[in-house]
Amino acid sequence: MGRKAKFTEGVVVKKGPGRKSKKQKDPIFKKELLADSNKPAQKLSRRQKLRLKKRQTKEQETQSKRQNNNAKQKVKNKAANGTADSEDSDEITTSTGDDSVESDEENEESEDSDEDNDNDEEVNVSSLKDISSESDADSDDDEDNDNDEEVNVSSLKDISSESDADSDDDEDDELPIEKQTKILKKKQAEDAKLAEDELQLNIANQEIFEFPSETDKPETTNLQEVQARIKDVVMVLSDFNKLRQANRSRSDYIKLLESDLCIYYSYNEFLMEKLMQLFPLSELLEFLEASEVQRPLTIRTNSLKTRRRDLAQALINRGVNLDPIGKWTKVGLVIYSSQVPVGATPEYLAGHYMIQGASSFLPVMALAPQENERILDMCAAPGGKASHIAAIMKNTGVLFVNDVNKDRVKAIVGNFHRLGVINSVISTVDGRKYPDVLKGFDRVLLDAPCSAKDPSVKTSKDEQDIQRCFTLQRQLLLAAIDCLNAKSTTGGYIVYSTCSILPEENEAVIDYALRKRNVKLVETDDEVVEILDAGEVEEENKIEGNGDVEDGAENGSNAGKTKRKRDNSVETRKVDVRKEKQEKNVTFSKKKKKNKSQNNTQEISPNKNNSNLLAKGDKKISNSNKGVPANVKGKKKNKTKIDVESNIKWDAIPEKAGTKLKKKMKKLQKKKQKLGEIKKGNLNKHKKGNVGKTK
Ligand SMILES: C[S@@+](CC[C@H](N)C(=O)[O-])C[C@H]1O[C@@H](n2cnc3c(N)ncnc32)[C@H](O)[C@@H]1O
Repeated sequence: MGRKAKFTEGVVVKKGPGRKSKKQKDPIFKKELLADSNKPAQKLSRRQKLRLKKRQTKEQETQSKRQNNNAKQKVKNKAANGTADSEDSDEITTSTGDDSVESDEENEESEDSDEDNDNDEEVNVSSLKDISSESDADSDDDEDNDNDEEVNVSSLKDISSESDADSDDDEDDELPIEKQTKILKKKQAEDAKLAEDELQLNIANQEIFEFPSETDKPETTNLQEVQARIKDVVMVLSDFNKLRQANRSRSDYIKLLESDLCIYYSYNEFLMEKLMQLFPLSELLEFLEASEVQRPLTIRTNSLKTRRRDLAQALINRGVNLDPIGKWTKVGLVIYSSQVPVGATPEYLAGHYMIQGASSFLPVMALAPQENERILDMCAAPGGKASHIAAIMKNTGVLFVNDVNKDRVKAIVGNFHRLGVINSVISTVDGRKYPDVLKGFDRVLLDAPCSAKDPSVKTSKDEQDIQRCFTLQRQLLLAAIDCLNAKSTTGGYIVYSTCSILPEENEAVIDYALRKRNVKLVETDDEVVEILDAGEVEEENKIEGNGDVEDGAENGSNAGKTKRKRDNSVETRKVDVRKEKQEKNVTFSKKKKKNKSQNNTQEISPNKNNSNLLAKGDKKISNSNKGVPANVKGKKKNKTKIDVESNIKWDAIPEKAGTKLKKKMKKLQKKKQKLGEIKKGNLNKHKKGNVGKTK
C-alpha cells in the first residue's frame, strides 16, 4: 500500500486511487537519494550487501553477454541490410538497468505495492518489491494484512523456486528454517501418498467379505460388529455373483442376515422372517430403522369444545412447543416439547383435546361420518376414534360404542365425559355377537384387535398368535358387515383398520369377507389416498370415505397439499410412514360409486335381506350429495357459517343498517337461536343419562 513516486519530477507524485494518495500530501524525496540510485543504501546489513554484490556481478555478466549479442546482431544486420537498428536491444538494456535500480531501493519500494500497475515494467517492479519486502523488517504499511503479506511472500517463493533460472543462487540464500520447511513439505507429500495407497488397499480388501464360520457366529455380541456384518451381507446380496464366496449359497447369506437383524433390532426369528418375505431388502432396512424411531406426540383438537387455533394459543402460553400436523387435517397438532405434562393441562382436563396418533385420524376420515347417522364403533376402547366420530357428527345422531373389555370401556366413559360426547350408547359386548343385539347401522368402524398392539410383539409372537388374531378379525368383520344397514339413505359403509402390517391380518381378512358376504371394495377418496401415498402405504389398502366433513367444515380442508407439507419435516414424515404402514385400512361397502350403472349394481346379488343394496346405495349417495363430494359440500356450508359468526354481532343490529341487511341479520339470528336450541336439547339428553349407558 502507498503512493507511487514520480522520480523524474522529484517532488510530484502521481495521484492514484489509493486512499493514502487522497489523504496525504505528495512525498518529498531527498535529492541525493534520487541522484545516485545505484549506490547501496547506507545502512545495509551484511546479508543484503552480499546479495547486492551478487546481483551486481550477475548484471555485469548479463550486460556483457547482451553487448556481445548486440555486436553480433549488428554485424548480422549490416551484413543483411546494411542498416543498423538497435532500438530493441537498447530498450532491454535500459529496462534491466531500471530493474536493478528499483530492486536496490527496498525500503521505498515496499510502500508502492498498492498502486495499480499500468505496464509490464511496473509488474516486474512490484514483484521484486514483494520479494525484497520479505527481508524488510521496517515495512511501514499499516493497512496491509500481515497474513496476506506472508501468503504473497511464500507463494512468490514457491514460484521463484520453480521457475527461476537462478534457483541455485536462491537456495544458497535460503535460511536454514526455509530449507527445513522444504524438506518437511516433501516428506508430508510422500506420507500422504503412502496413506492414500494404504487406504486403497484396505478398501480393496474390505470388499471381500468373509463368511463367518459356525464357531464365530454365536460369540458375536458386539452390536457394532453385527451392524457392520449386516452392511457387508446386504452388499454381497446386492451383487451376489460378483461378491459371493464360492462355497456359499444365497440362502446362507440370507440366514446370516436374518439372525443378525434379529440380534440388532431385537426381533424373534418368526417375525423377522415374515418381514423379510414382505419387504425387499432396502425397504426392510428402512422399515426396521423407522420402527426404532420414537413417534412424535400428537393431539387432536376436540372440535366439540374448541378450535385448533385457540387450543394452540392456550398451550403455547403454557410453554408447549407445537405445530399443526399438516394440511391434511385441521384438528391435529404435533408437540415437539412441553414444559407441562400434556396429559394434565387444564385444557386436557377440560376436554379440549385428545392425545392421539396422527395415523389414527385416517380410519375416521375414511369413514366420513355424517350428522344424524346411526354409527357403530365395534372395538372402541379407549375411545380415541369414537370421540373423533362424535365430533364430526357434532354430537348428533347416535353413536354406538362397543368393546369387549370392561376395564377398557371405563376409559371410554371417562374420555367421553371429559370431551363432552353426548350422543353415545356404550356397550361391552363381544363384537362377534353384536348383530344379535343390534344392527341397521349407517356406518361401522372396525378398528380390530391385532398382533401389533402388544408392545412385546417383536419378540413374543409366533405363528399361532397370528393365526388366532386373524381368525378373530375375520369373525369380527363378518359380524360388522351384518350390523350394517344395506338400505341406509346416507351410508352403508364399513371401514376396517388394524395397526399390523402383516397381510394375514389385512388383505387376507378382506379377501375372506369378500368371499363370505355380498360386499365389495370401494374407491378411497382422493384426499385420503394422497395422505396414504405420502406415507407410502400400499395401494391395495385404501381407505374409503366421502371426505372429512369435520376438517373441511372447520377450516376448509385442503388435503391436496399434504405431500408438500410433509416434506417440510423429515423426522415427522419418517415416523408417520412407519405408523401409516402399520395402520392398513380397507373399506367395505354394500353399495358403490356415484357413476355406477344400474346394470352393474343389479349384477350383484342381494344380501341376506334380499335387497338390491348397490342400486339403492347409489341413488342415496347422489341424492344426499347432489354430485358434490361431501368434503367440498361441507366446506361450502361451513364457510357461510364462519362468515356469519365472525362478521356479525348477533345481539346488536345497527340501526343504520338497510332493510335488506336487517332482514338478513334477523334471519341469521333466528338460525342461531335454533342452533342453540338443538344444543340445549342434546344437553338435556345427556342429563337424562344417555352417556355411559351400557347394554
Ligand atoms: C385396536 S383396539 C381399538 C382402539 C380404538 N378403536 C381407539 O381408537 O381407541 C382394539 C380393541 O378391540 C377390543 N376387542 C378385542 N376383542 C374384541 C371382541 N371380540 N369384541 C369387541 N372388542 C374386542 C380390545 O379390547 C381393544 O380395546
